Amino acid sequence: MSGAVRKALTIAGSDSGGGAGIQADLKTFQELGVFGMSAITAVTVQNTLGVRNVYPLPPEAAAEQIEAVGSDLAPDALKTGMLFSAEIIRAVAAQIRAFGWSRVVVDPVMIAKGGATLLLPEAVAALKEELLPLAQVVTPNIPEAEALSGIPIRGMSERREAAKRIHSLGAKHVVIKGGHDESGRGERIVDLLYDGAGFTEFGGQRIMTRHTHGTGCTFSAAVAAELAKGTAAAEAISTARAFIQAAIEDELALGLGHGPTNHWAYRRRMEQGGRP
Ligand SMILES: Nc1ncnc2c1ncn2[C@@H]1O[C@H](COP(=O)(O)OP(=O)(O)O)[C@@H](O)[C@H]1O
Ligand SMILES: Cc1ncc(COP(=O)(O)OP(=O)(O)O)c(N)n1
Repeated sequence: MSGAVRKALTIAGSDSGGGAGIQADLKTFQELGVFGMSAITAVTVQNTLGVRNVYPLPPEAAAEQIEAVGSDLAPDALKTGMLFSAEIIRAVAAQIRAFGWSRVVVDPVMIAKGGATLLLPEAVAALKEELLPLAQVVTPNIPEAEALSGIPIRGMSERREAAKRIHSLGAKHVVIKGGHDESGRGERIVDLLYDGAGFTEFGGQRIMTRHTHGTGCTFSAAVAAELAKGTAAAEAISTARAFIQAAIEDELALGLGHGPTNHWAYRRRMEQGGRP
């Protein structure tokens, strides 16, 4: 039995409110049938109203956790989330290189919805130089794609150009998510994939809700869970889109602010034999 168990590692920050970060990632892994492991980079003091404080851990703490997991439990895939500083990025990248891991999802978390800094601005260069070349999949939202590519994104043609530029930094698959797309604020939401050869659009209905805390974390964790099963990148992204769509649609409405998404929704729907 244990040989069949697929394992995924999240390297990210802790969200005390449970909607984003490590907590969202582990829930997503569990719901997609993958054993979850974690290396914590920072502790945030956070709830649905926002991030009150950030306590980054020493880079060695991140490196040691990754080494402990890697040398014993051999993850089939991993994702990175909030990394906070250039020093932590370098420590994480060194471990990924040392283990030779290739099923790597980089969620280039920069700023929380409420405006809190989750990546120091001076660490963007380290993210581009150290981590993107190791990424099988990178999942920026639109502001993150602007920071990584250096171009402003107003519509789909700039999004395509930004995806090409980020791909040239070494990431094999670039998904620029559409949650922040002001031009398309209508019925549809589109996540755009570029794999170096062409573009694929993953669309869905835009749900009008304020309860979208942790959507990016959950999406990238779902991609990592699917990669851990040996699924190809495009199919993993398709499943992740269905997972997050269900998680937003089946609203939990928890907390006084931007509530978390519903990590149970996708599996419940699948078990009921309905649409994902
Ligand atoms: N209102 C929404 N309705 C449906 N899907 C959404 C909505 N907001 C975000 N998503 C999806 O959630 C994921 C994260 O999107 P986005 O908001 O762009 O990233 P982030 O959470 O990193 O800022 C994407 O797959 C996106 O399509
Ligand atoms: C600890 C931690 N990590 C990441 C985030 C950002 O999560 P994201 O999925 O981008 O969702 P929002 O914060 O934008 O709602 C976070 N808040 N905390």
